[in-house]
Amino acid sequence: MKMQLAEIAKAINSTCEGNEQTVITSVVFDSRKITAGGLFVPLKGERDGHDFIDSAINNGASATLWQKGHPNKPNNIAILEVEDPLTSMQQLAQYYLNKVNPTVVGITGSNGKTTTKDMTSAVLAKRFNVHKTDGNFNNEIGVPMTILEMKPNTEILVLEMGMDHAGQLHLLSELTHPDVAVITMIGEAHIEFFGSRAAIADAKMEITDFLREDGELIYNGDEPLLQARAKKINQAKVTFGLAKNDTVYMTGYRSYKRHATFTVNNSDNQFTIPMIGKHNVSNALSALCVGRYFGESDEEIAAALAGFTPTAKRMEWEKGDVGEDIMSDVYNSNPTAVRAVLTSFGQIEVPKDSRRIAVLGDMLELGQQSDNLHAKLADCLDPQVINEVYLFGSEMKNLANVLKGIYSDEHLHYYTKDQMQHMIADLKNDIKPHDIVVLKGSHGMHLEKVLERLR
Ligand SMILES: CC(=O)N[C@H]1[C@@H](OP(=O)(O)OP(=O)(O)OC[C@H]2O[C@@H](n3ccc(=O)[nH]c3=O)[C@H](O)[C@@H]2O)O[C@H](CO)[C@@H](O)[C@@H]1O[C@H](C)C(=O)N[C@@H](C)C(=O)N[C@H](CCC(=O)N[C@@H](CCCCN)C(=O)O)C(=O)O
Ligand SMILES: Nc1ncnc2c1ncn2[C@@H]1O[C@H](COP(=O)(O)OP(=O)(O)OP(=O)(O)O)[C@@H](O)[C@H]1O
Ligand SMILES: C[C@@H](N)C(=O)N[C@H](C)C(=O)O
Repeated sequence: MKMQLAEIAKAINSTCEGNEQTVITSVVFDSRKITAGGLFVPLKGERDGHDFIDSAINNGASATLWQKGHPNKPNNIAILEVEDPLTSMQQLAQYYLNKVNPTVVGITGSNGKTTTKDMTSAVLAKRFNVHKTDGNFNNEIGVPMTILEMKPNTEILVLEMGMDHAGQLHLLSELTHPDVAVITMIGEAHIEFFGSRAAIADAKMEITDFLREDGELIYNGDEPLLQARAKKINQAKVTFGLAKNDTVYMTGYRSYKRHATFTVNNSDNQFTIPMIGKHNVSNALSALCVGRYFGESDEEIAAALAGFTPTAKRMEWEKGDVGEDIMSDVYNSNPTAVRAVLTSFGQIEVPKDSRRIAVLGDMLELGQQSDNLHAKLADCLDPQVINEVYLFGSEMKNLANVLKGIYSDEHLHYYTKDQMQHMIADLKNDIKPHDIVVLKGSHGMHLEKVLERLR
């Protein structure tokens, strides 16, 4: 972005105290990352961003937003006073979005948002100037930041949109007015704050609240909760999935260790993705639908999917220190995602006498259903397929109790959250060079620390 402070002040209904011809080239909420040309946005987290204004100035910030009435207002930097810096950053993002005016693709869903966003932008980049969400900066801070980082020549903006409470996607939809909205699937992520999958589906549909009249909703047609709700909107609809009544459905699938191939109805192409699992094929199908919406050929889409780069920590292969292969899936966890990962992990061929080892950390934010949802994971753990199970965290005790009837003591290992070091030591003793290991747990369980020690 490149805007004078005068233009920014007008966009957010503020006045500029300082040189309004100052040119702003970036908007930054972390004083440690700001450079010359940066507009500092003081946000409230654990601490208050206003307290870091001196650091922002020292690092070269050219101007700052400032909450009206907040004490210690600096006098050595241009200031735009506002009621709430976060709301003003969102307003500025909306203004800049209207100015650049790209076509907007919004992607949500309980799982698969980041992967679908990466696949979709790779597909669209075949023909267009695309700007996409970095990592999973998908919330009320991340979405406006993404918009403000877009280049002026952006033709298509691919935005990941996340939520953990009702109303959040309504805000993001209003902010961005998507031309295309994608819902990857409905699972149980963050169900603690919704109560039911139906309530999650209602909240995911908020992405269509400001979907343009001539826009399109692309959604997982295998999910009855979405089918029922999609009927209520007037915009064009396309479904993807595994069932024959979907607009685009998978007709063939083969899984290898590091990639999978698939075919779809009404296409002669064979598609390849550098990831495994039918859930990732489902993500690829939604990217295919978006590519076709923009007029891309299946050949172009196939070439893009084969070469796309997934974001780190999503079924990412790492090498362990005795030579074992480790699938790192440590960014988040919830029941549908664990099932998807264990199913595809269980299909990977291992040499004779080698084992598949699963290390599972607690799935967080499942609320009252947590005990039951952890216990029910037993139905996707078969000792003939997943040979060793390491469970980590208080919630996983529920699964350990059920697995006692299925796994013998020597193959079932349980650790409380304060026993991570103990678990790492046991894993290091146990793992052999040709074993394969999967690590999956919620972000808050920090299984990345286990990965660091095994690597
Ligand atoms: C309010 C805020 O500024 N918090 C950011 C802040 O944390 P803290 O609360 O610890 O901040 P802290 O208390 O230390 O400081 C307060 C403020 O002072 C700033 N500060 C601090 C120290 C300093 O020297 N200088 C300075 O300027 C700091 O940047 C912050 O703005 O500093 C971290 C490191 O810089 C960022 O990681 C946080 O970013 C949050 C997570 C975010 O929401 N970030 C956006 C960009 C985002 O999209 N993040 C995604 C996660 C999105 C997510 O959780 N999505 C959910 C769904 C959506 C949930 C909606 N609530 C999902 O996918 O499931 C990500 O990090 O990967
Ligand atoms: N379509 C899907 N169905 C079920 N599980 C999935 C699907 N896609 C991805 N997953 C699982 O979710 C994990 C995270 O994938 P991804 O980052 O794409 O999801 P996300 O919704 O963006 O989550 P986050 O916003 O927390 O990054 C994957 O590693 C995999 O375990
Ligand atoms: C980290 C956040 N994006 C998230 O996905 N949280 C859930 C609870 C998880 O880590 O599993």
